[in-house]
Amino acid sequence: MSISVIGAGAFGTALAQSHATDGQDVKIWARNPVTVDAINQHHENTTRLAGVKLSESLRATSDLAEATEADHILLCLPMQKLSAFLTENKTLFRGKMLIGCCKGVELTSLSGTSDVIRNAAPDATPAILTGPGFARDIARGLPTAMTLACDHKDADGLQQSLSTSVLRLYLSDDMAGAELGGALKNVVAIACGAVMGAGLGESARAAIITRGFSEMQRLAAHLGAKPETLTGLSGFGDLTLTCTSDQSRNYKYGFDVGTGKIPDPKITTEGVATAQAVANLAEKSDVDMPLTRMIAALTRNEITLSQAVEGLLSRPLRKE
Ligand SMILES: NC(=O)C1=CN([C@@H]2O[C@H](COP(=O)(O)OP(=O)(O)OC[C@H]3O[C@@H](n4cnc5c(N)ncnc54)[C@H](OP(=O)(O)O)[C@@H]3O)[C@@H](O)[C@H]2O)C=CC1
Ligand SMILES: O=C(CO)COP(=O)(O)O
Repeated sequence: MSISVIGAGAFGTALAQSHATDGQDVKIWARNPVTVDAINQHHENTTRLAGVKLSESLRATSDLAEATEADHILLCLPMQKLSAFLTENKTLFRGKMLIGCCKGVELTSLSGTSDVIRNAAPDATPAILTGPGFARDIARGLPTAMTLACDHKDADGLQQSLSTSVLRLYLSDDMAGAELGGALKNVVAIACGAVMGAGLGESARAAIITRGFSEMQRLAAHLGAKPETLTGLSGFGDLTLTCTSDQSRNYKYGFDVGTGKIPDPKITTEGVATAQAVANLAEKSDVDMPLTRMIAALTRNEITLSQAVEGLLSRPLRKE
């Protein structure tokens, strides 16, 4: 069984490396020929995952037709770019198993990854790979547990194929819940970064994680996700990782905001567009998500961090 990874960013490179190290037949597609050369000639992705030595068996290509010959295709592009990319190339994805690895909600459609795949590549079968795993940890071969969500009849086979000796995938049939957890935790991580950057303390961060989780569960339940998906790796697991580590780009974005620095717009920070999308989705669904609303307003520069904190603290007292 062959695997291709579409998108040679940090996460795509890490997954490809993990499978190549495990002895599997894996190819990675990059749009940038410089990245292809760096991986094939120097065994390093100098732009997106510098400093990690890659397996010599990992081959990169900028030929999308060649990359899409594989049986299983891992989509590792930023969420807001996925739909246009799939639409433009949909004939190449016909009949393929497309495993979406993006963590976000699409701003234009308010859809999650699996619906974006269904709409943009209707002849493909979607699955979701999500959960707590930093690219750098996975690429270094550190033990990681994540969620593979799939309602395909050969879900067990896919789980076997995509797991390695150190990348342990737990199977779920709840794609909506799994992808929501991964998307929503990024918004909470921005809030945690901001709290820590502004020196508001670890107690405040614990409050944000807990109340943020409560919002995540509320929206997920409304959208039909299973409760256990949100308390599993793809929800609570990833929330814990991202809200407490400065390896996280979402956390770092928030930290910069908290210290008054302007975050680097070139860094993929899924929580920014997702905060806007989720605030819109929550309003449309009549689900109360005050923290997400604040982060959406903060990242649009409509309010300051002090106003966001004041807004949250002045809400009526309530039962937990
Ligand atoms: N990094 C991590 O630890 C994890 C990331 N994820 C998720 O994976 C997704 C990708 O993240 P990550 O790899 O880290 O991001 P990066 O910013 O490292 O890489 C993004 C990749 O997407 C490519 N790309 C961007 N726009 C397009 C486009 N329009 N067409 C084709 N290729 C494009 C970039 O190409 P180029 O280099 O040429 O710009 C780059 O290779 C995100 O949704 C993220 O949340 C999930 C788990 C962990
Ligand atoms: O999703 C991640 C780890 O599970 C990576 O988070 P960041 O995109 O914030 O770096």
